[in-house]
Amino acid sequence: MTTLRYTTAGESHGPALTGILEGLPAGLALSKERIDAELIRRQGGYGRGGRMQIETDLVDITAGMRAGRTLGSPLALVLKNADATIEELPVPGNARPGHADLAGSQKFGELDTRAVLERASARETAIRVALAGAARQLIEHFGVRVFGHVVELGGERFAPSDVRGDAQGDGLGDAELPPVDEREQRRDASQFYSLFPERDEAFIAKVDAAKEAGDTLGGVFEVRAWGLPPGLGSHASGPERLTSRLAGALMSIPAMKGVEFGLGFEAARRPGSRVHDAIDPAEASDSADGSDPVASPNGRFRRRTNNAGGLEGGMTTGEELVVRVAMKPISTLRRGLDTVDFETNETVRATYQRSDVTAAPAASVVGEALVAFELARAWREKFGGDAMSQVTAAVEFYREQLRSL
Ligand SMILES: Cc1cc2nc3c(=O)[nH]c(=O)nc-3n(C[C@H](O)[C@H](O)[C@H](O)COP(=O)(O)O)c2cc1C
Ligand SMILES: C=C(O[C@@H]1CC(C(=O)O)=C[C@@H](OP(=O)(O)O)[C@H]1O)C(=O)O
Repeated sequence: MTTLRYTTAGESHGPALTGILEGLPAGLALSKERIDAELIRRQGGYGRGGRMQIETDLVDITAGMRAGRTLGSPLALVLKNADATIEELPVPGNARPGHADLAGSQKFGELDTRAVLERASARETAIRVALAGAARQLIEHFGVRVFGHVVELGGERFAPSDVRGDAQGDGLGDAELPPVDEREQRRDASQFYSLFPERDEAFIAKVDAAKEAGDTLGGVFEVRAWGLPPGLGSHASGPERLTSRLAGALMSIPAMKGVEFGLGFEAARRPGSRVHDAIDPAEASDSADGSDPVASPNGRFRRRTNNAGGLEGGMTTGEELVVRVAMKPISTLRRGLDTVDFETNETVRATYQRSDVTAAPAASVVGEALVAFELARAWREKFGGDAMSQVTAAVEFYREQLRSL
């Protein structure tokens, strides 16, 4: 199969989460440690609740590999739940505003919120991070890097000003972004997975205050990707546009309420002359060895700005991919929101057992994973091949063709 596809099963408090990934070529060296590293990151971030103290997410790969390499057969991944208490858990007698409880119960014709919340829970994103952790190793093999970081929490930015790609002096410049090589180090030093660990203290106080008040916070994260060739995705049909696939994947994460690419909503407010990215001849410095402009990954073209966030016509432009996602505040509040008691029909406070206060850092890991998955899928569709040797040949041919255009 020359596309990638996955399916997941598993309840939040069931025995395990299971994922099946189809479509990886044979012969790809897969690192379990690479997958586990993302799972561990997803469990972290300041503001998580008690559940993450209980779980230790490490993946078991139970099919699709031999001697550390893929076989070209379906890959099966399993994540055991430590909190596997589904049979003992009570059915809450009311629905939490903001969660799936009420709409799901009405949909199934039974006020059994437990049945709904078990699968609506973002616990399911753990197995998707694992599946994407395998899929992304395909594009990482070819030098693509995908990187998520939190840019806003509870209405406040981590950077003193915004940091989107725009070199036109409108206050949305990349000036405050650290160089690519430093970003991982800085993000991993931050308890919020932001690029500004020196601001952690202020944000810890903010989350603590929300927790004290029995409230919750949302946030905004950004995912960037480097090393992409132009032409991944397609202009030819709506569902194949990489833009629509990325937006769909990101909006599939529970609690996500908005996605924007590049300048995003800001693009709608400007005239075209201050939005579209002028095309220039490549410069020698664009190439790997600094000598031959045509040897740049983008052939003999470059963009003066990257307001588009690396996507035009549903395809990659070869510039950095930049996408931002808004997450609403966690739905389960300790102080409880008004809801209706199923028995008495009276207004009561929604049930609270335990909950995250904010999970924007964890969501940035999930978002990064799903962007990586969609890029790997687009890669698979463009370059085909049953085995890595064939994928590599197709990638090399394409890179050569870009240089000769
Ligand atoms: C990583 C992550 C952790 C979450 N943790 C909680 C939580 O602890 N409590 C809660 O009520 N909602 C939590 N949510 C949000 C709910 O899953 C989400 O609001 C719910 O499924 C309803 O979906 P909707 O917001 O997209 O309508 C979390 C979401 C994510 C992405
Ligand atoms: C378990 C995870 O997140 C959960 C997502 C979630 C929700 O309602 O979405 C509710 C909480 O679970 P519980 O009700 O068991 O405390 C979070 O901990 C996870 O991210 O692995």
